[in-house]
Amino acid sequence: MGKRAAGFVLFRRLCGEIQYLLLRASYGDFHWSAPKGHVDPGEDDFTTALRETKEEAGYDEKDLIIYRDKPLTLNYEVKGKPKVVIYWLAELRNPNQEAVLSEEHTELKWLPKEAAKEIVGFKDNQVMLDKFHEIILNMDKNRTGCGCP
Ligand SMILES: Nc1ncnc2c1ncn2[C@@H]1O[C@H](COP(=O)(O)OP(=O)(O)OP(=O)(O)OP(=O)(O)OP(=O)(O)OC[C@H]2O[C@@H](n3cnc4c(N)ncnc43)[C@H](O)[C@@H]2O)[C@@H](O)[C@H]1O
Repeated sequence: MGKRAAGFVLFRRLCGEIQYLLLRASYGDFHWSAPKGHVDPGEDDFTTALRETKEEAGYDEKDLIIYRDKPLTLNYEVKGKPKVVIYWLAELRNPNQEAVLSEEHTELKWLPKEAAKEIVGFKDNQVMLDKFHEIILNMDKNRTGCGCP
């Protein structure tokens, strides 16, 4: 059976810029990804996303504005086995709140969309960032009324 993981594409707004949190793995190919991790037996995906985000970045549910109705899923292979990763979009309430890393990562970056896409590398992850970014811009438009006839 394949692996299942869940996490958050976490963003903050700093000086008018939307920035995404990426963490650098301390193992393997030292890849960059949003906070996420393996779904434990009996655990639901959303609980996993919260737990892993606390473990890997130090943020609690109360630190986040979570957009629970629009998760996106990535499907890829790791060592020949299928892996599914479910991501929810979430905004950090206090953009100055520092992340706290675990041993699983050595570095973190808050990056604007294009730089974030570059560092994650994988096409499906880049498409996901574009989709989440579009969702944020649409929510902003609806909130301010910009774009209304
Ligand atoms: N490889 C490893 N070696 C040693 N210890 C490890 C380890 N992986 C996890 N651990 C340790 O295991 C423990 C449990 O961790 P835990 O976080 O609970 O479980 P996990 O399933 O290992 O967590 P992740 O899903 O975050 O793991 P990952 O970074 O390997 O997954 P990803 O899919 O990004 O990445 C997996 C691979 O897929 C690649 N990849 C990522 N995204 C894509 C994509 N979109 N398309 C294709 N390939 C991709 C990555 O480059 C990478 O090569 C921790 O202590 C952790 O340190």
